[in-house]
Amino acid sequence: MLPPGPPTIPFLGNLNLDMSDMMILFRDLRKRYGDIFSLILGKRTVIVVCGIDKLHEVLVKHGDSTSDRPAAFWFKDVFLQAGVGSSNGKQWKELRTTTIKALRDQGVGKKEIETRILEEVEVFLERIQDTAGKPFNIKNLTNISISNVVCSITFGERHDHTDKDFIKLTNLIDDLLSHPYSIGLLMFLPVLQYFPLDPFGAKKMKRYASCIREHCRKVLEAHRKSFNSDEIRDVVDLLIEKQNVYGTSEESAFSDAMVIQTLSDLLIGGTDTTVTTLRWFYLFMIKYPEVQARMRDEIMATIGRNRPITIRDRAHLHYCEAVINETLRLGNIGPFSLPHMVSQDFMLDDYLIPKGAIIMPSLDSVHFDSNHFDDADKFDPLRFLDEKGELTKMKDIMPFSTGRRSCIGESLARVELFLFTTNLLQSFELLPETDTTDPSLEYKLGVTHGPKPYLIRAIPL
Ligand code: HEM
Repeated sequence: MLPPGPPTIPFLGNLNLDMSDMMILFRDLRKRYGDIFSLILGKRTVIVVCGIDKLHEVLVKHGDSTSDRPAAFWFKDVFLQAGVGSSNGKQWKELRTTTIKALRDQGVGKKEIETRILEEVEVFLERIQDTAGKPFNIKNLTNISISNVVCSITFGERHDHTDKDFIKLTNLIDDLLSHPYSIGLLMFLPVLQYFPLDPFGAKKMKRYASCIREHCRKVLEAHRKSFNSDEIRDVVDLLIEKQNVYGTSEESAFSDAMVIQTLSDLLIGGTDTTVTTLRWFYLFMIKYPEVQARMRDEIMATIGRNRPITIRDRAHLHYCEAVINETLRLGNIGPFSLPHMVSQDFMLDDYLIPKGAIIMPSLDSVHFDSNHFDDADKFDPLRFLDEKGELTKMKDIMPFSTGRRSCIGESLARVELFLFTTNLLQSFELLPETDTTDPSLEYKLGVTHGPKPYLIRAIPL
C-alpha cells in the first residue's frame, strides 16, 4: 500500500489540486496525512517526505534506493540527464567524487579559498561605495560577485562588473531557477512543454540551459588549447585530465556532454542559491535593524574596523553565524530540495515506496517545524544560541539537504555567506529604499524560494 494521500479522480489522479504554490499545498497535506504522503500526478507517483527524521530515514538510511534523479523535465529535458546534478549510477558517482576533489584542490574547505573570496568582497564593497548612499538594486551586484567566485574556482576566470555578456549569463541563471513550473507541473505533465506559445516557459528554460552550456563548452575548448598536465589550474583542467585518462566516449563519466553539464551545474548551483540567501539576508537586515545593529556590535567588539574579517574570525562571531543560520532557515532557499527517484522498491512504516516514484524532499517542512522551532515564522537568530552564547541546533536545519545527493557546495557557500555578510556590515549600514518603506517579505517560488525585487541604501560607516 502507498503512503496515504488525497483521493484521486479518474485520469487526472491528484492534478485537480491547486499546485500554483506547492509550499502551501504540501504544508496543508502534511497536516492531513502526516510526514509521508503520496500523490498521483499524471502518470507519476510522487512521495512527499517531511520532517527531519523521515528525511534522514528516506535519504540516508534508504540512500541505496533513493539517490537517483528522475527522467523528468528538469533533469531530462533541461539538463539532458547529464552532469553531476542530473546523471545517475556509475557515471554520477565518478563525476561527484571527481568534482568534490576538484573543488577541494582549488581550496574549497581549506584556508586558500579565503583569498579568492576576499578579493571579490573588496570589489563588491567598492561598487557599493559608488552608490553613494542612494537606493540601488543589490541583486545585480551580488550576482556578479558570487558567480565570479565560482568562475574563478571552476574556470580560472573572473569578470568585470560591467561585462555585458556575463551580466546576461548570470541573469539567465537567475531566471532559470526562479521559474515556477520547473520542478512542479512540467515534471508531472511533460506534455505541457509542447504547448504552443510556451505558456509554461519550458522552451525558454531549455534555451537558457543550452546558452549556459554553450558558455561552458567554449571555456572547455579554450582550456584544452593551453592544457598542461603539470599545472592543473582549475576544475576544468582537472576534468580534462580525467578525460585524457578515461576517454570521452558516451559511456565515460567524462564525455564532453557530462563534463560540460557538470561545469554548468557548478555555475548554476554555485550562483543562484548563494545569491538568493544573501538577498534574504539584506532584506532581513533592513526589516530588523536591531539584528543588524547587534551583528555589527559583535563585529566591532571582536574585530573593529581596521582589517577585513577572515575565516579565522568565524569561531568568535557566534551571533553573526546565528544570523546566517536563521537566514538559511527562514529564507528556505530550496523548499523541495531537488527531486529524487526511487531505484528499487522498499518499505517504510508498512507503506510501499515503489520503484520509479519521484521523491520530493520537503526541506520547507524541516525549517518551519514547530516541534523544533517555536514561533517558526519569526526571524530570531537567538534560537541558534544557547545560554552561554554558543551555537546550537545546527542539526535542526537542512538547507543543503542530506544523504548521498546532498549539496557539494555547502562549505564554499558557508564561507561566502560569512565573508560577504560580515564584511558588508563592518563597512555599511543597510537601510530600506526610503525612510518610510516597510520592506516586504513576499516571495517568488521556483526551484529556489527568493524575495521579490527591492532596493536598498548602503550608508558608509
Ligand atoms: C546557500 C547556498 C546553497 C544552497 C542552499 C544549496 C542547496 C542545495 C540543495 C538543497 C541541493 C539538492 C540536494 C539533493 O538533491 O538532495 C543541492 C545540490 C547541489 N548543489 Fe547546492 N546549494 C548551495 C550552494 C552551492 C554551491 C556554492 C555549489 C557549487 C559550487 C553547489 C552545487 C550543487 C550541486 C552540483 C548539486 C547537485 C549534487 C548532486 O546531484 O549530486 N551548491 N544544493
